[in-house]
Amino acid sequence: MNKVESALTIAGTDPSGGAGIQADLKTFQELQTYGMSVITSVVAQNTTGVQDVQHMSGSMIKEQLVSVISDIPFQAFKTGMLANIEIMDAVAEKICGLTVPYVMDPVMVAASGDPLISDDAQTYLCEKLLPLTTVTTPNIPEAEAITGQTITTPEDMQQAAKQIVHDFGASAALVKGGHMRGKAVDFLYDGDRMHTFSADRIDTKNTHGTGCTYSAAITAYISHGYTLPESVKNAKDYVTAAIRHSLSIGNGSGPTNHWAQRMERVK
Ligand SMILES: Nc1ncnc2c1ncn2[C@@H]1O[C@H](COP(=O)(O)OP(=O)(O)O)[C@@H](O)[C@H]1O
Ligand SMILES: Cc1ncc(COP(=O)(O)OP(=O)(O)O)c(N)n1
Repeated sequence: MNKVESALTIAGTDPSGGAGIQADLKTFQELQTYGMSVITSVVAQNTTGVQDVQHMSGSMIKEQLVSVISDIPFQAFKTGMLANIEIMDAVAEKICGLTVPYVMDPVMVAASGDPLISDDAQTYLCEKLLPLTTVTTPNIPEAEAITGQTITTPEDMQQAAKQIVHDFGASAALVKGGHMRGKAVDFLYDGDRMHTFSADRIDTKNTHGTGCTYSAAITAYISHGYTLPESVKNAKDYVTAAIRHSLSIGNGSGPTNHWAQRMERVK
């Protein structure tokens, strides 16, 4: 019998294929994980920004979740764009009984600057969903919004990761340094140790979907049985290669490249 690792993403869409559900499913597929998806919002967006959004109703999100959960087991799941309180409530109701690891990308603002979550929902996300997470993966602006602290140094990033665990109840927090200068350094605090993941910064504007790709890769590696630090290390290698070979397509910030590691192996 074939052994299949499966993962679920609960997120918004990107018809241009760089971020959201589309990035998650490409990542799952590339990492040999059977990918499933529940759509929270349909977003008209591309490499230049967000043009329009239509949110799913809470009941439709619950129905999608029941369809998946009642039928196919999965070893890990992630959430991405959860735009409002109705959506968060629906997700919380259906995931709170799950015993598999939960990776939360606390998506708040697209790289283009377009907001992807309402202001009141930010507080709700912190209070209701963060305590359920195995790991959350904020970038610097998201970590600042969660903690209320300004982050300008690596020490601030580490302090924010600790605060998200100790004050907000996440089991672990990975604060990502994509928005800093110098090396691309991320800090994972798991309630016990601080782990550091570092890569050379790649000089490119094509970073659309990096956060989605990274959290989906972490989810995929966890579904294959890797520990959290191992999963983050492998996912960091995946996203770094995906940025190194990112695609100059579209009129704005191009997407990551999911064939990157294959291309590097072939060389
Ligand atoms: N130019 C870059 N070169 C190398 N790594 C990068 C670059 N930009 C972002 N990263 C890495 O990509 C991952 C996503 O980080 P970040 O850009 O902070 O998240 P988000 O896409 O959610 O804003 C992190 O591992 C970060 O260090
Ligand atoms: C539907 C949807 N979800 C999330 C994002 C944000 O994506 P992210 O990976 O953080 O990358 P950026 O493109 O914002 O850099 C999104 N744009 N759409």
